[in-house]
Amino acid sequence: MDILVADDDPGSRNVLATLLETMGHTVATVDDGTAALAALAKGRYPLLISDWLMPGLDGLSLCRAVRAQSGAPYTYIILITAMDGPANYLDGIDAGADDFIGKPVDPKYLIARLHVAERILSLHERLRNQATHDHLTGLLNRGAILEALDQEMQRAAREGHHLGVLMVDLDHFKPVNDAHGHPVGDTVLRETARRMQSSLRPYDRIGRYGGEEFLVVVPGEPPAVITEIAERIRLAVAADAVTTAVGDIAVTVSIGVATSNGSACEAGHLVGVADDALYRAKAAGRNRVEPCAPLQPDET
Ligand SMILES: Nc1nc2c(ncn2[C@@H]2O[C@H](COP(=O)(O)OP(=O)(O)OP(=O)(O)O)[C@@H](O)[C@H]2O)c(=O)[nH]1
Repeated sequence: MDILVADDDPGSRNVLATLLETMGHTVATVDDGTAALAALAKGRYPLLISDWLMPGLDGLSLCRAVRAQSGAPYTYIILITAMDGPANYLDGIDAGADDFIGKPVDPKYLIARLHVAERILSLHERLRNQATHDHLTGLLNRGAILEALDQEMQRAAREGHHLGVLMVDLDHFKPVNDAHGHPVGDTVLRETARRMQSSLRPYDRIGRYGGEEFLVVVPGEPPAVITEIAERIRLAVAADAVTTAVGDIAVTVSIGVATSNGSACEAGHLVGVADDALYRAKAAGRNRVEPCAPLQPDET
């Protein structure tokens, strides 16, 4: 596990870091709460072990600051304390700590507390995954892909780069359900989703927007490349028929493309433009990509 240790005392800090490393963990150390917050903002540490008393931002304030950050994956916090008494523990829990270990650290006790941390973190991860992913296709769900789009739009505005949104819809999918039933339709949806995902780059995002409609977010490419990526998705889906329990079923998708060249564009508007382009792709015969003119920065 990647663990961040915050302790102003170099002796205790190094002893704890060495102990954790001998247990097989990867450890980064900082000497106060402010540095801990900066490290958490830069890297991913599922577990923070922090001294309670530190100059500047102490353990309690650090707990509160970490818990005030919404949306981030959960950070499990263990406070190290020489303090005794239920009132102090309650302060720690109220501030957002999950557990405590006493000073000096007893290795056997530490191992036990780390087992608890791993158990809770894996539950958190499972819940987070369920809340953000579509259970049928395994892709991001509607809420999560819209959140990803929002983040990418903010980043595009900050860095002044292009952003593409693709609205992808299966063609004539209702007849598949009507002829073969929903379980076969589900197989087709799952395989289509898999093909689309595997034709994307690691930093593109794809989510299930509605029943047989998917939203793809393509950051950092000019409109011509975004249209090429849409074409790649279309070809990846149509390349081979999908094997199902009732035989092979040919699948195609229509794709509407919207692009923005950076600042001052609103996510809902971009999705609407992609949706309009999708409608044109359907009207023009399906199994095609319909690009659109890039939105200008002041077009919202
Ligand atoms: N099997 C399955 N079908 C779904 C799911 N969600 C939506 N659908 C089906 O998707 C179909 C969408 O049909 P329509 O909106 O009429 O579109 P279409 O037949 O694909 O036609 P065009 O989009 O115009 O090419 C309906 O039959 C829905 O029941 C799902 O989770 N599983």
